[in-house]
Amino acid sequence: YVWYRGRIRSSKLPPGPRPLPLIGNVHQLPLKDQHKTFAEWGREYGDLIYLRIFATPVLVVHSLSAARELLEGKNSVTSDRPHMVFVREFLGYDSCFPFIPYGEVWRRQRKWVHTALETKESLASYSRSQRRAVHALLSDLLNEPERYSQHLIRRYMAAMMMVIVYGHTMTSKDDAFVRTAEEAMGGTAKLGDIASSLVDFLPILRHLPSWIPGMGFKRKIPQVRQLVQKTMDEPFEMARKAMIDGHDQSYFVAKIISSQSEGRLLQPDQLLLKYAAGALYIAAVDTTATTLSTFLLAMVLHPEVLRKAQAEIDRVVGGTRLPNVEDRASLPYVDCIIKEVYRCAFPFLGIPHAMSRDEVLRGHNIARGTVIVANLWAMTQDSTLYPEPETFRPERFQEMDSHTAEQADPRKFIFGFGRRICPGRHFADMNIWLTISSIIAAFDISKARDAEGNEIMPQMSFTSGLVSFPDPFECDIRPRTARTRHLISQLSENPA
Ligand code: HEM
Repeated sequence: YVWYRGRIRSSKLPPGPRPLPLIGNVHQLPLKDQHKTFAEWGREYGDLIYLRIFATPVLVVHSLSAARELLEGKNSVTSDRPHMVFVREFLGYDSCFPFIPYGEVWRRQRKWVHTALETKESLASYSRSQRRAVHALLSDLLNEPERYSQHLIRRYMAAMMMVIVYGHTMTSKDDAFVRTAEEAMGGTAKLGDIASSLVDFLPILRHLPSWIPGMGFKRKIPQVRQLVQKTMDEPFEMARKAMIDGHDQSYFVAKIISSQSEGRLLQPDQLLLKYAAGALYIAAVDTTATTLSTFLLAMVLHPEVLRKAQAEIDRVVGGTRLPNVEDRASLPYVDCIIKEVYRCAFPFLGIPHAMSRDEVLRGHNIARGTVIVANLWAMTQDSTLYPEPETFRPERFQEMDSHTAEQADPRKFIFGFGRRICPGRHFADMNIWLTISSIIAAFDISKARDAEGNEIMPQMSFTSGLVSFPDPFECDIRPRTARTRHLISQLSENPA
């Protein structure tokens, strides 16, 4: 009877590679670049691929249409998160709303973030801080071009988020809050390999001692956990005190506290706000930094694209100032570059969703607790929307009719789906546009040369991990003219 029931059930499941007893499909998952293996399976099995990782059912969504149907159309059942033992229990991100189940606590944090990041007025209120940060980045690129790297770009993003979330202006390049956060995020990324994420699927592993092979990562957990705790606590405490002392109140933490009755938060809400603020900082820095690094890499590899964009910007702003958001509609080619960067950068593997109850999806019985992985990478490589998807070619968006261009805009999916869609998407896009258009207007970017004067040709290749960065590359960045050099120096001396 059990065999018979099992057959009936599995006949209603989507297809997928054959699992082994007990371990399921674990043996077929590579240690790196799982999204590429998922994409191969998608070509073989179709839009929905069913896997089992130990006892946990996993549904991989291969196409954009299926992702929209399931994660947007059925968002009342597909907005949960799986229980993330590793990040929540081990590393202490336990009240960070990106990782918690769908429910009241998530709703409360998400509502605060909505008012702070998703309304027109709130977005407009950050434009000054964003402009200032971009000017500081341009000045750093002018003075230390050889250190352009992810380090410089991450510091720029970190500085901006410190102001916007905590009202804290970095006064030194070695800011203590930023250093701690960098160490916490670096430690999280290093520990978050396949061995540690298996704990999410086989929670019993959490009880194994660290001397057992594969469990060595557990020895480093206390140190990273402490750093995560400090990242959440210290800037929040500083921001709260600064608010009580009556300083500038335009930052996230102050805005939320002052919007509460009597301008005070109850103790449990204080904890939630602290984690919501920490989540914003962490979610913003690496995702934006990798997008900007990929832009630089693409410009090194495609100088003709950079020249075309510079000509477009010169026609609109005339080399006398930097572009601003009001110029965006007049700079369609720059917008195409940004879309192509989003498509190729593919900064973020996404966070899995989970089913909150049993449901029939596309005729398949999908059980409560099934983990849903939207393979965003496969969507960026869909050759029916993006012919020759491995080629960086911003013109592809100009050649589409308006309906297809709308469908193919990567901003429609790289920020996720449904109720869990990235709340920072408008903020991120505005920021990325401002930064990229300013760099194009101000700098020439080309290949670095080795000691013999030969050009060093970088590769468009990426690291593996939750947030994927371009592999380190060298490039040559210099101001386009003496006039742009002067303009940047002036802007950094007289901040906007
Ligand atoms: C290029 C930049 C960015 C990309 C590609 C990106 C992408 C994503 C994706 C794919 C998700 C998961 C959505 C889902 O579960 O369906 C997400 C979630 C999230 N993002 Fe972003 N993001 C970016 C920048 C930002 C920024 C700048 C912020 C904050 C200012 C931010 C805050 C968040 C938060 C808080 C979540 C969790 C949402 C939730 O679980 O309710 N992100 N992001």
